[in-house]
Amino acid sequence: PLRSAAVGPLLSGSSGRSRRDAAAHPVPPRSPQALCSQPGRPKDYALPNASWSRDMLDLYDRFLAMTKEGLWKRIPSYNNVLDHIPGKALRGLPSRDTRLFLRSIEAEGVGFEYVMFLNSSEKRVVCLFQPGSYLEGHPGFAHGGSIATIIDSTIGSCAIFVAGRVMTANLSINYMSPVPLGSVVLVDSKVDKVEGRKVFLSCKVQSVDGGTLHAEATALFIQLDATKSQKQQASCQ
Ligand SMILES: CCCCC/C=C\C/C=C\C/C=C\C/C=C\CCCC(=O)SCCNC(=O)CCNC(=O)[C@H](O)C(C)(C)COP(=O)(O)OP(=O)(O)OC[C@H]1O[C@@H](n2cnc3c(N)ncnc32)[C@H](O)[C@@H]1OP(=O)(O)O
Repeated sequence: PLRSAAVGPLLSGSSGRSRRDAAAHPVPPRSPQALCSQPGRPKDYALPNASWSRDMLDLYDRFLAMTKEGLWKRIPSYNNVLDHIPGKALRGLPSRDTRLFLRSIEAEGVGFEYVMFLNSSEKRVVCLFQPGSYLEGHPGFAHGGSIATIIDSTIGSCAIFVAGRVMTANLSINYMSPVPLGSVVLVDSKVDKVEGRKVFLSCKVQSVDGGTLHAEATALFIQLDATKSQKQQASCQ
């Protein structure tokens, strides 16, 4: 109930807004910070761009407004994993020609358009996701693997918050309704329990108006301990 209650006002708000209403209530201007990355920092992709639909912008503004109350925090998103670890990228690590999978399509709007928000007290990460045309599976719909990717990454960010360095051990997804390309869905993930190094999480993928449950998932992430992660890293050099 808390979950739906917490998201309810968001969803009912946007479901109550027809396109006409939306036209009558233009999206409020965003603060300059909300529109651009911080100077001197790698590009933050979790910010509005021209490819974002009205639903995406509207939902973004609602979550951004909720960050002002302190419960929610927008998670910046860079095209390289290391850039997410403050200071890590500056510690003389060899620069590698790699990109975070979700940010591997540079053109705006055709790949994974998304922004994640963290609610620490609820151990919850919600991702606003707008799948682009290059993620097609069945004509007009997002590929099941792209849905698995955004779920794995949203749940993974949730697990990182609780347990730091983690890896996905198990991800189980039920697909209930295909996600149209260009639509906006809410990927709502939370930590269910932690047992030692095991972090158990669940996730729902819903339409913005809450009327359609597209998918639901459970996952097990394992916290990496220092030696094993070095060994693992050694093995994949
Ligand atoms: C809020 C802040 C958020 C900040 C976010 C910021 C930045 C993030 C930005 C970018 C990151 C992008 C996305 C988000 C992050 C992640 C998403 C992607 C994650 C992945 O895409 S990652 C790739 C796919 N992933 C793998 O490539 C893993 C391959 N695998 C292994 O590397 C090992 O397998 C490992 C390490 C998993 C475990 O190995 P290990 O040796 O450390 O541990 P061990 O085997 O001893 O298992 C310990 C206990 O877990 C139980 N257990 C293990 N596996 C189980 C299973 N499948 N089912 C049920 N139970 C299982 C055992 O039964 C035992 O249980 P018990 O203790 O009770 O005996």
